[in-house]
Amino acid sequence: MSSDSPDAMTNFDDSKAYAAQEEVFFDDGREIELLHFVYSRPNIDEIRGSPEKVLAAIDEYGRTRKYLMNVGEDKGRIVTDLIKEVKPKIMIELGGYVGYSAVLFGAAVRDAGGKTYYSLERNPEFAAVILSLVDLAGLSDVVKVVVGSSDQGIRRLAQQGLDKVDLMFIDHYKPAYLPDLKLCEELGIIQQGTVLAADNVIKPGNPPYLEYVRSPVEKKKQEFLASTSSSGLGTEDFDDRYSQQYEKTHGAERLDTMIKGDPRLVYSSELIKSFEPTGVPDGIEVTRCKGKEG
Ligand SMILES: C[S@@+](CC[C@H](N)C(=O)[O-])C[C@H]1O[C@@H](n2cnc3c(N)ncnc32)[C@H](O)[C@@H]1O
Repeated sequence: MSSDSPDAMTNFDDSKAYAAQEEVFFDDGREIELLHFVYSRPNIDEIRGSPEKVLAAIDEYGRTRKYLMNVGEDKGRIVTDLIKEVKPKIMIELGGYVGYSAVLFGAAVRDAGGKTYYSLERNPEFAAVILSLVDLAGLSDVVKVVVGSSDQGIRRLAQQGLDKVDLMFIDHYKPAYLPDLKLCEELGIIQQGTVLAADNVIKPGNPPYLEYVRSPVEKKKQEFLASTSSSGLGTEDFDDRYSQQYEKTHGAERLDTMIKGDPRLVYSSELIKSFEPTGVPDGIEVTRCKGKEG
């Protein structure tokens, strides 16, 4: 057990730990290697149609081969508990990677009577891996993969008639959490009852996002009125390791820092501490929209 458990209620089981994160820890061929690994499991016929067994195969790769930047079992449980509580008809995730969260949460949404789990993923190669593993898990009717940058995907879904998101899992480019939340606010898809679950708010952390969802309406209104124009790139609060994380494949990031959101939305927010699949302490910020003031 880890001695520095961040939460007295939980401990990390070291026997389940993923391999440690390396200097280069994704987009180096391991995502395709994972597909070969999964499809060559001796029990592949039992894996077909079973989300649990697909997840077990992905976890086995992460433990015995190479690190994967999945939400993992421990933090995953926080979100599956939320799915049981909220029973979302529509759930969106920002950042799908190889489909671990799409399989875990897509199955939970289906089991809770929900309709669609949209997985928004910018990298088309990763999106292809998600599609393959979602199909293997028998979840193609529920999980829809939306390929492209999250802001474009969110706009497209809204244009196609999506009017409310019941639950949103935010787990993509760290500096994009806040602008994408504000975009959803402006499009009117965050409403009373919407729940947001934002990953990695301890490791690496996300001060601008946390400050916003924890701010009272009055403070957000003042900032809204003061920010007639925006300065900076929106990446100033993040370490280069994270603000430049996807530059190799996607080039320099361009965040829309002009998006102002809807400051009237009332949130109640709490941090739930847990662990990365490697055992490193991390947490998920769970934010509930209580309605609109003024
Ligand atoms: C931490 S991984 C997601 C892990 C996944 N949610 C899971 O737990 O299985 C982050 C993913 O976000 C994607 N991503 C990064 N920036 C994005 C953006 N602006 N729009 C859509 N996807 C993005 C990356 O390509 C990467 O696959």
